[in-house]
Amino acid sequence: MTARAFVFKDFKFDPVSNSLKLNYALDDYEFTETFIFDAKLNIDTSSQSIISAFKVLHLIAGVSYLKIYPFAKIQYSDYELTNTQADFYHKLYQNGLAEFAYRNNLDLTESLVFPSCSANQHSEPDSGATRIKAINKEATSIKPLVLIGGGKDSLVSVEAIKANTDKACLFALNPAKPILDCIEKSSLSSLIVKRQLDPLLFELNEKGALNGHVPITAIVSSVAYICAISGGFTDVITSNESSANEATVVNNGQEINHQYSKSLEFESDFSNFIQQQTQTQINYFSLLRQFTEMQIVREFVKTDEYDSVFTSCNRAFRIFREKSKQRWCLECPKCHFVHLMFAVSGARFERLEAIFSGNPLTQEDNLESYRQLVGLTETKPWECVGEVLESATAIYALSLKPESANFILVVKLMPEILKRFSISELESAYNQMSDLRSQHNIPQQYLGYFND
Ligand SMILES: CC(=O)N[C@H]1[C@@H](OP(=O)(O)OP(=O)(O)OC[C@H]2O[C@@H](n3ccc(=O)[nH]c3=O)[C@H](O)[C@@H]2O)O[C@H](CO)[C@@H](O)[C@@H]1O[C@H](C)C(=O)N[C@@H](C)C(=O)N[C@@H](CCC(=O)O)C(=O)O
Ligand SMILES: Nc1ncnc2c1ncn2[C@@H]1O[C@H](COP(=O)(O)OP(=O)(O)OP(=O)(O)O)[C@@H](O)[C@H]1O
Repeated sequence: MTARAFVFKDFKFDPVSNSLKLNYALDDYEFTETFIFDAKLNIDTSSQSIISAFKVLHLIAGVSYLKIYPFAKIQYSDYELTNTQADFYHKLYQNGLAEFAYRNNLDLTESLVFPSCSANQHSEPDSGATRIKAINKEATSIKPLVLIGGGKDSLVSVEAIKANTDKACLFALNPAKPILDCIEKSSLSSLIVKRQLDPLLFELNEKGALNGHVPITAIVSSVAYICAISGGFTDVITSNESSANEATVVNNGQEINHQYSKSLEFESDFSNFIQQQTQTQINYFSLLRQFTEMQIVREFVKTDEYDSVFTSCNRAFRIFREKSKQRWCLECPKCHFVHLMFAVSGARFERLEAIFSGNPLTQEDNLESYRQLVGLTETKPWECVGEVLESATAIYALSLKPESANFILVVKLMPEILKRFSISELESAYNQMSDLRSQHNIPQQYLGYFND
């Protein structure tokens, strides 16, 4: 391909269908991505906050198309960007496409440059001091919009928030069946947004276009923020655990994190940026940032309400390729990791069998996948899995329990794990998994939701 320019063209909102079309071009290829907002939402396009939030989404969602030729020169038909704006998008694209670059063996260090016009610095929305109070934010009047992804994490947040306020509403983008089933079980109201990627992208993929991971949580969060402005919400709440901060691999000193847009670094950048751009004061934070995955699952198992509907298996959430038939495929690293966390959660193995319909720790074929999880290979799996030490100490804990000590993978992995970590390291890691991590952006009024 000889593409030279990637153009962020324009966006158009149609109030009749409540839909937003984002337009892009890569040389002669034209792309349109469509978002159809919940009919319940009244989106006021006379509000500058909404137009600014549309622009943020336009610039972030372009990542799916720019990745086809990431060396293209970036241009805009309708905008000029300030230095601050250009820097934000450059950093997000560099980090959010770092896995894509690494796995495709591309050097993008000189690419993904968002041109800026320093002459327009004076018109940049600035400092929090003048921000519009979009909503009344007294501690007693919180109205949270909670992202729900159909997995264990968001359900832990949902239950904690339900116990503390009756004002919460759920948000889901393109919800597959497990998400819809979880929403129904929660009995909370919800806002649904449908997303249609341009079919030309799939066509080009089939022909062998460059492909790979994109910072999807950045896209989901930008859509949620638009809904939050329109619906008068005080907070946009994600459920990203502390382990999302750990790099998947470090390459020549550069951290490459599959979960970059779930990290605290992105959360802080995005929260500041979107508030500044839209001149609103809606909080954007993860309620679970202080927790490890192990701790999240210990919270999850306190109720069995969602056992028959939730799944963390990403194969259930494909949009183009066929979705997995089972809720848990039990073949992918995410299924293996989540099952491992349940295995050390204190839940009975009968309950695990009912949730997962199988025990991947008894299948020798899965050995290589678990070796990756516990840090015996060069990279962690390119998936949303916990810290290496978290998995290693979980296997160690299973080796001490009579009901799991004989699982074939526990037996096979333990000697290798003990070559890499000492028993005291594993024991102290296990104890530390219950400690709250100190770095988070949780507002005061939400702290203490898990004190019981
Ligand atoms: C469901 C899934 O894991 N998809 C990843 C997979 O895509 P695949 O080709 O197997 O199938 P589809 O999901 O149907 O996608 C078809 C193609 O569409 C393009 N695309 C999709 C979504 C998007 O936002 N932009 C796109 O350009 C892409 O070309 C697809 O091939 O492999 C892809 C390539 O590695 C991944 O990009 C797909 O990941 C989705 C974006 C996705 O939703 N993934 C989440 C389940 C996910 O990975 N979440 C992370 C969060 C990390 C973060 O930083 O946000 C996690 O759980 O760790
Ligand atoms: N389709 C979606 N719509 C709205 N929010 C989503 C969607 N998919 C994921 N999220 C949110 O993005 C964040 C990261 O997703 P992730 O898949 O890690 O979480 P999860 O589905 O809650 O749990 P699990 O790790 O068990 O899959 C979470 O806050 C989740 O709620």
